[in-house]
Amino acid sequence: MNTSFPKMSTSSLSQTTSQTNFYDSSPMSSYSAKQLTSNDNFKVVVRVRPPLQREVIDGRFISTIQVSPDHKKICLYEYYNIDLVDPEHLEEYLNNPNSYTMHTFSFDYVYDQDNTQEEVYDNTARHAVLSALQGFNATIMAYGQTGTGKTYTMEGFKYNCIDPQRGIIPRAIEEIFKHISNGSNESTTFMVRVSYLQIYNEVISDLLRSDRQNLHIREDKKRGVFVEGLSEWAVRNPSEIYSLIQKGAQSRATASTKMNDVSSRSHAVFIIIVEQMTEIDNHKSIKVGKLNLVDLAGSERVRVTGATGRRLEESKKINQSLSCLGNVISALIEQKTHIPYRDSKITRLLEDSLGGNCKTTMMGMISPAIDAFLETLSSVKFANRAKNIKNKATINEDVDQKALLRKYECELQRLRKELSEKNKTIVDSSKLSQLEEDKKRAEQDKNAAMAALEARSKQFFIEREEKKKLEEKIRQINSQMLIGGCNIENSPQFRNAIEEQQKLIRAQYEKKITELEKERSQLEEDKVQVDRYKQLTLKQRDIMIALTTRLNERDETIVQLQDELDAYDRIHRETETMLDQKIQRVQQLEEYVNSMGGNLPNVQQIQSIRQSKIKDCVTQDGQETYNITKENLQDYESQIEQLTLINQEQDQEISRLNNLLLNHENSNLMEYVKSSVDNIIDALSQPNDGLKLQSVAKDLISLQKILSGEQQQSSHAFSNIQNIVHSRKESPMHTNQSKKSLNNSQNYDDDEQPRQLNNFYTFSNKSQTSSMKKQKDPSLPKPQINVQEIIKMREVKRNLYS
Ligand SMILES: Nc1ncnc2c1ncn2[C@@H]1O[C@H](COP(=O)(O)OP(=O)(O)OP(=O)(O)O)[C@@H](O)[C@H]1O
Repeated sequence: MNTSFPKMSTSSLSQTTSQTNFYDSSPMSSYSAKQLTSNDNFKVVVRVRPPLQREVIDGRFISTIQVSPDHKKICLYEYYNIDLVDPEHLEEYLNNPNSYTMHTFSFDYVYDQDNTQEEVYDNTARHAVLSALQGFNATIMAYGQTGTGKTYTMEGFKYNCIDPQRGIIPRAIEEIFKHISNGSNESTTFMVRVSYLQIYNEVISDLLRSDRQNLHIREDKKRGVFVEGLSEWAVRNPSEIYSLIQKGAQSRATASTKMNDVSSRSHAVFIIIVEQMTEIDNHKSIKVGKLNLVDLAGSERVRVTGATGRRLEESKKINQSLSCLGNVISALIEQKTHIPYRDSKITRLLEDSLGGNCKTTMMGMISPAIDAFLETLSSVKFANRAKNIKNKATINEDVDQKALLRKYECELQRLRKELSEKNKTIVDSSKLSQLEEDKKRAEQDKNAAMAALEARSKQFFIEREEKKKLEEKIRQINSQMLIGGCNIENSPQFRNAIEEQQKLIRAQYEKKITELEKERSQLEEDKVQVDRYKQLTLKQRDIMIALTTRLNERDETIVQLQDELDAYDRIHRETETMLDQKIQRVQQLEEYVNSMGGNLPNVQQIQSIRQSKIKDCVTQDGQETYNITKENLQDYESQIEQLTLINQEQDQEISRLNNLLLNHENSNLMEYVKSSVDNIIDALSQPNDGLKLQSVAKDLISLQKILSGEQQQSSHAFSNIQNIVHSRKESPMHTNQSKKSLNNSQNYDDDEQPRQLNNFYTFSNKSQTSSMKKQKDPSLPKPQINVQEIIKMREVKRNLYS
């Protein structure tokens, strides 16, 4: 049924109207052909949509429109009181010329219900699109009552290149890209960008950027009238635009109304800007064409649509703005000085399209339905008036500063310059870094080298990022440009140029990256070497410190040993002196003992031992210096032991002889004392004789002297003993440490041996020296060896050597 009704209705209509044949008969109301002034810049076409299903009643549709075969004229049949006609007499009524009034209008073109989308585009829209491609401003504006096919004509419903129902916008896009691809002029670069906006309730919003609402219209000398903040999308192929249209269409305000299931409640403007830059003999000319594809919201009679509430408000706003459009058109026709563009957003936005620098095509959409007759007539009248609008269209050429292509060209040049400067900077920085590195290497400062390395790396990464960004920006800009003949990206010329440029840039950067990498690895190697060197230096320093410490210790040891040697030498000499004295005394005693018939120790043996030289003894300037070694010291020790043993033997012998001597001396003394006492008693018992008394006195005095001499000697001996004991008490040998030291002396290791021995001899020396000093004191009486003293000396020696 669906397929049959339009045909049926059409034939029905055509039969009805053919009888009157409006272009042959004299119409009652006619808008003459003379009104059809040739105005290339403002064309007006009318499109009659086919009847909708809801408009066909009982399989019948009464059309009020007839289009002339040449599609230049349209006749509107205004039937009187058709509602009152009995359906049985309807056909008769329709064919009766008295039943209607004819309104005939002439337009640039009239599309009837059978005209396809393709035909509409080819005959009307294409011209506008080509104008835009030539650099003109062009506008295609769909105007009409709600539900008459404005959106259908502008957009269609499916957006792909094979859908025959696709409307003017997709076809215009295809045309533009076809033009760019097929164009023979390869020296022309194109850029296509699109915007999509809606005016809903007098509020402008961006249909491609949901965050951009309530935008404002601005005007300046360079850009003319424009919507501030409206997004522009650079597109490279039709499919990109299709997806943008779909996105925008979803955001557009629509509603289901009584007149239209999907009624647009806003004016929608799809803007395509085509920039083209042609280079001839190094001269660049730029053209900027702008194509406005306007789908106005449908006018509606609230009485008919029954709109209420929000819909009513929308209707009011829509009608108000359309009324403004009518006022602008009237003012233009009447050539008024003031054109009320600013009364509504849509007229303000389309200022250029209405009486300005634009090639405009107004498409009046009408319904053939009898119910919509008044609106249809109104629309056609409106379109008819609009025919008188005169635009002055000029090519937007050499709009130097305005053209985005020009801007992009400048931007590209700037970016390329910046890129090459960056390259230079990288080279310069590399040299600078090399110098810094040399300097730092010279300083052998690891931390500074590390900082330089890190800074260099950072800089390198930053520069690499910047380079990437620049390349990306260039790529983006290039990708948005299209060359005549084909998509710029597909043109061999462009591809070659880009490839060469890319190769050059890549080669430069690869070279620089390699250099920087080398520099980096060199720095790292240096750093490792510096670390190694530092470690080595630290180790060496530690070794030096240890060696110095040990040397100091050795020095100290040597000094101590030297002191000890000196001390030993002194002791040795003193011992020798003592021994000489003793030997002398012994010799005296020997002589005495020999005279008494006793035995004496072998003095020769003692002397041979005493005079035996120690190995490695050097005599210089009369002084003996000993090279102290372990063996020497052991020699010394063994010699000392031998001497000690001999001394002990000697001491024993001396002691024995002393006892003998003492006994002898005591017996002599006692005998002398006895005889002296006897003499004194004899002398005193005889009569006093002065001479005798004198000899008695002399005897007494000598006796007293002997006794006091004995007393003095014994007190001196006592004092000597006390001194020795005192010095021994003060000697470190009597401290625990010394004892311990001595106890441990048998366990020393090779390194410690000199120190331990040294301590031992030092202490011995002190003790001995102290004792010797006391003996050598000139204030004291010259020592005379007696038994007591020998015993004391022997004790001292034993203590010292134990
Ligand atoms: N030439 C045509 N051929 C086939 N169907 C059409 C044609 N024109 C319009 N239509 C149909 O008419 C109905 C209304 O069309 P459309 O929505 O385009 O009207 P409109 O003028 O945009 O309405 P509104 O102003 O309410 O948005 C749709 O279902 C559409 O498919």
